[in-house]
Amino acid sequence: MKRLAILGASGHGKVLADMAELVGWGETVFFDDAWPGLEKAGQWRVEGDTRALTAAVAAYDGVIVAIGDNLVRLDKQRLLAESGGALVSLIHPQASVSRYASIGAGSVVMAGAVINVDAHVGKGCIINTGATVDHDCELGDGVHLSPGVHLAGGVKVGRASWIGIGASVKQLVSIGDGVVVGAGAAVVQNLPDRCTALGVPARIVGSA
Ligand SMILES: CC(=O)SCCNC(=O)CCNC(=O)[C@H](O)C(C)(C)COP(=O)(O)OP(=O)(O)OC[C@H]1O[C@@H](n2cnc3c(N)ncnc32)[C@H](O)[C@@H]1OP(=O)(O)O
Repeated sequence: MKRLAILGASGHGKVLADMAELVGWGETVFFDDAWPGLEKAGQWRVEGDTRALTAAVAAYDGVIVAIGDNLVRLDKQRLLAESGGALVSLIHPQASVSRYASIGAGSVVMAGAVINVDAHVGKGCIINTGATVDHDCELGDGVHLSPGVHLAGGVKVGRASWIGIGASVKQLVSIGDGVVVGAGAAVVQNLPDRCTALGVPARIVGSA
């Protein structure tokens, strides 16, 4: 039986565990730094913290990180890889992914998402429920596209950027690293690194 370990017993983690069952993982267990206080996530057991997982990583056929914070997710993913963990990606059977697209290790593609031809998704990304990534898009590592985000063709999204629920991005627009795009925004111009942009059309309201 194939065993999957998920680091991060969050709501997002439960979505991944549910999806893992659908795609044939026989057993899924969680690890979370809130253990031993936290013993369960929905239907699934929490068996230890990050340290316990790095020590036991060889016992799992696959590992994946389910932490919403993009930089923390990338950091934990690096730690698991350095510990010898077999990072996997998860793609929901009702997602549509072009055979000419690529999805990096540790990335997840939720139900109803579409990834079109020649799109490239980095490592540790979240392509959330019903999000679409059109042809020739390039997503850096650790990007999160929230539910219902739409990227038109040739959009670039930099490392660890977060695009909020329902936002859309015009074709060929380039979004920098560490950017936050608010829920419902329409991005029609390039955005520099580490800014926050809100509204329709999206305007920069701050920088980190
Ligand atoms: C499966 C899942 O659940 S995945 C997660 C999906 N969730 C999302 O996508 C959420 C995206 N997050 C947002 O849009 C957030 O509002 C953020 C990150 C842009 C800002 O969050 P915060 O920094 O906490 O801002 P806060 O809520 O304090 O609002 C600050 C101001 O910005 C305004 N504001 C916040 N978000 C938006 C937005 N998306 N568009 C326009 N204005 C906004 C608020 O109304 C407020 O205005 P005010 O100062 O005039 O009252």
